[in-house]
Amino acid sequence: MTGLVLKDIRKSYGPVKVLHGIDLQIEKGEFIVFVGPSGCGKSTLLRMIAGLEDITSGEMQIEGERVNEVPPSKRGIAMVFQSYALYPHMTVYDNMAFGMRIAGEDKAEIDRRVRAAAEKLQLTAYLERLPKALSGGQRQRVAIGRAICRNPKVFLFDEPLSNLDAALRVATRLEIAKLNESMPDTTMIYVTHDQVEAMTLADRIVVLSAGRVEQVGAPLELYERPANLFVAKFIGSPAMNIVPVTITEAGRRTTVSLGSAGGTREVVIDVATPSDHVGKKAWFGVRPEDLRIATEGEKNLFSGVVGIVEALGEVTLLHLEELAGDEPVVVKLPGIVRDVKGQTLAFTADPAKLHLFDADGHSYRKS
Ligand SMILES: Nc1ncnc2c1ncn2[C@@H]1O[C@H](COP(=O)(O)OP(=O)(O)OP(=O)(O)O)[C@@H](O)[C@H]1O
Repeated sequence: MTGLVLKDIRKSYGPVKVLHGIDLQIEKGEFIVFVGPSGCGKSTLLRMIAGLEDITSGEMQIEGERVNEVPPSKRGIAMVFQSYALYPHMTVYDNMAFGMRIAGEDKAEIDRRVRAAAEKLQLTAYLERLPKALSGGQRQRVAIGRAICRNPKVFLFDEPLSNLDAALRVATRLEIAKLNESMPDTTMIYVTHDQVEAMTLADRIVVLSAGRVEQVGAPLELYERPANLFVAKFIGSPAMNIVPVTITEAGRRTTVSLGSAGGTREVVIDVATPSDHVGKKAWFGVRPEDLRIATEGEKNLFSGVVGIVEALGEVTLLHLEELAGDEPVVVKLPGIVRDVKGQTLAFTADPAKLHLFDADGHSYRKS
């Protein structure tokens, strides 16, 4: 069954167009994450689903019913905000019960739902506390618990972890993953800036840019087969290295010429290109983690002097400088790599891991 349908959804604030026609079909029970740069329209889209913003044009359906004109309280949605939005003078129990009391639910049923949600989120011991006596992570769990009690068809999260410190973020992210598993019929839509949250929580990620959908797909599909340069650079950290090239041989595999005067070299990529694209400019991409030090005599992709070295423990990032006419390149090597600063090193990669985009930024690898 379809959980949510968005048909050509547009949003303008007066003359300012913010969303330019969003089409999406979300299955019931799916976990969808919206990502994109600041200002791309993620929160606006989420708030339109919640009914907190009018829809300028287009149609929105929740479980088959048109909801454009349906008020927020009647849409069967619950929203969790970055700021938690708890009532400071009410206990955890009352915060969670509040919405159901307003809706006139039966007292015993309210008690059953509050206790079930508290159990699920390990909040039972805190039911009589006020929010000020809770940690940030516990407060956010109360906000999530309050949303669960409403038994929503669609659960909306607007950057729920961004006020938490790093360790709590990880713990609460796992709570949300468990919650999702325990509510297989509830559709979840989650807005975040955080790549790890997007990659680990989503069934599918929607990448937005300037009010348009750039690509929709499973996390690893976006990572392995980005549809365009925008997605290639946005998904993955550090970002994919992108350098301008010229296509010298087209066909089932493609040869490109990399570098400029003095440093030109040919590279074969496992990507098909039309024969009339020989001579065209294109963009070659390789992820930092797909580069490895070339063995002696092996053909290299990049050779340069190692500048800044960032040792993160589990990986080491090398920033290559003085490449033969290329843009700066970042390499991510596993583990700790010592004493490489200032050395000239050559790097290569598996041809299947290389990416090629046409002059307009569309991937040649059809996904
Ligand atoms: N009430 C408003 N009036 C005019 N413009 C608005 C209004 N609300 C949002 N916008 C504009 O709409 C665009 C999208 O905003 P939105 O908050 O949805 O972006 P976002 O992707 O969620 O950004 P962020 O990640 O920074 O929260 C922005 O350019 C913003 O300035």
